[in-house]
Amino acid sequence: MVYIDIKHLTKDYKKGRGVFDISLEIEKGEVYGFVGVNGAGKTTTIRHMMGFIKPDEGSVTIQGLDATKSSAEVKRYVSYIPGEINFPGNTSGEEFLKEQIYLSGRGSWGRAKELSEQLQLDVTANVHSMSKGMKQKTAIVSALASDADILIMDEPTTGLDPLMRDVFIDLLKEEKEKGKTIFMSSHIFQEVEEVCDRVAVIQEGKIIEVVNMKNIRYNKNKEYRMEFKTEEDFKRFIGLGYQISKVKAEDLQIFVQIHDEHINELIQTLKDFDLVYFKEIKVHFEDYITEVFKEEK
Ligand SMILES: Nc1ncnc2c1ncn2[C@@H]1O[C@H](COP(=O)(O)OP(=O)(O)OP(=O)(O)O)[C@@H](O)[C@H]1O
Repeated sequence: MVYIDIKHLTKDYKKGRGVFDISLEIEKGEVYGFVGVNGAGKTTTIRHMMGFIKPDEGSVTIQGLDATKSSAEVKRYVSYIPGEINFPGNTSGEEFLKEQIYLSGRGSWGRAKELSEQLQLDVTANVHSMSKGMKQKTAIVSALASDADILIMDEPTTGLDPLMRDVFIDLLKEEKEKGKTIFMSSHIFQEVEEVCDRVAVIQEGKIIEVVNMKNIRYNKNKEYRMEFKTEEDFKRFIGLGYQISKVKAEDLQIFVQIHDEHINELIQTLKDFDLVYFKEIKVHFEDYITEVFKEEK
């Protein structure tokens, strides 16, 4: 079931800036990543999802409601973490969080307190004197404590140290378990790789690829690297006709691409060779996406 439906979304800020003909379908219960470099169009897309700006063309529908026309109603289902956090008022973190819970009519202070402890957030601090990381944590606590069905987050880990980023990723996994639908932009490939089901890649306002992370995690086409003890073995292996992706002759190393189905056959073959080592090269989302960006250029 499609929960967030973006159709041909276009906002033209001229001179090639903006977003152009973006279509994405986010399913209920999905964790959907949105990656791209600075200025690629992530925030512009998210602002349309929240109904803050009107598209030139196309539409965003959330749970069947038009994000622009029914913006107030949509916000009943959605919790949002903006890219730039500015808190209104001059209150403590606790007062701010309690007010948000009261205004939205969702969530509980108990949950907010629990989340603050997990994220090591001092809620007694005044929101204006908070560091960037503390502000980010406050926004995260506010969004997660609200218990909304849909979470839309613009670079939610900005300002968090690596330890807190891990805590946040674990919290997201818990939200996914509860069946929440999550859309998050990021430029940190490792975090989207860890938590997302699918990831859309945006470049210069256009979607260049939607990656199903299963295809990365469970890819059956593997690459192995091996180093031979002797030049004779190194040369003999090259003559066998395996699909060789790279050779480092000075180190007697060969990189072979092979499908899982044929790996046993390769291992049998290698018994007849003197090897220093033989190991799989793990493909990460970052490597994959770097290739995609290269192809686009
Ligand atoms: N109100 C606006 N008027 C004119 N140009 C704009 C406006 N808002 C955004 N842009 C331009 O549109 C492009 C996309 O911006 P956007 O903020 O969506 O990118 P982003 O992917 O979120 O980048 P970042 O990672 O830096 O936040 C940029 O070139 C930006 O300068």
